Amino acid sequence: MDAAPLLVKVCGLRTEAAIDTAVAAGADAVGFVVAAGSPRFVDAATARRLVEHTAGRVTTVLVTKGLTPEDAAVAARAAGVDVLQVHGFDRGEVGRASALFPRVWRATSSLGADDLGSWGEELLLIDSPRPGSGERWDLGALQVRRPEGAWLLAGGLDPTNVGQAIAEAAPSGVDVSSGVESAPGVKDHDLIERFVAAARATP
Ligand SMILES: O=C(O)c1ccccc1N[C@@H]1O[C@H](COP(=O)(O)O)[C@@H](O)[C@H]1O
Repeated sequence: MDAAPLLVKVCGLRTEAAIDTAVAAGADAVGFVVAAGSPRFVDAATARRLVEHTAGRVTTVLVTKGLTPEDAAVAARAAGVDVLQVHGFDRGEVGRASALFPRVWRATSSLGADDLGSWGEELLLIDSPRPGSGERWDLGALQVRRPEGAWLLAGGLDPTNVGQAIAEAAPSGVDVSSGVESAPGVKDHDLIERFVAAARATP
């Protein structure tokens, strides 16, 4: 049986043009960050407008941090996204979010056995301890202990290192934000194209 194709997500998009570039390059998912203090922050109206611009061409993800599960679900519904991505939630909070929104992706930087199990989310995102920082981290622990289900790798990926990271960690997909930027919050379209191509080129 063929393995599932690699999922490629480009996160922190703030303009229609960046969405079009990611879609044309072949990204499967795009993310919009509503976490306060992020250089990629978009307000609720902008998130909604950007989701509408995708017009179903790609999976849309609302990236949240510091919200309650209830507020995160409300924000996801208001934006009209397909997926709610949650950072920093404990098991109970993931359960509450999943009861309120049909597709939840849980982000964690902890690689303990419990953290890598399923908490009822659709997909696990393994990220660096400071999401969106571009910080790389030691993937070695993933050689020892693997997530139970489908999972995305994030944290310091860019066009030059994504192939090696996929080869080493064998994730179900990859997620990038700062590695395709010319400055914090400013996407570089050439880097987006190069990132998706490099990820897709990895056997
Ligand atoms: O991008 C942010 O600013 C952000 C803020 C709060 C939570 C998550 C955030 N981004 C996530 O970080 C990774 C990508 O990180 P990197 O910049 O490529 O190292 C991705 O999961 C984003 O959704």
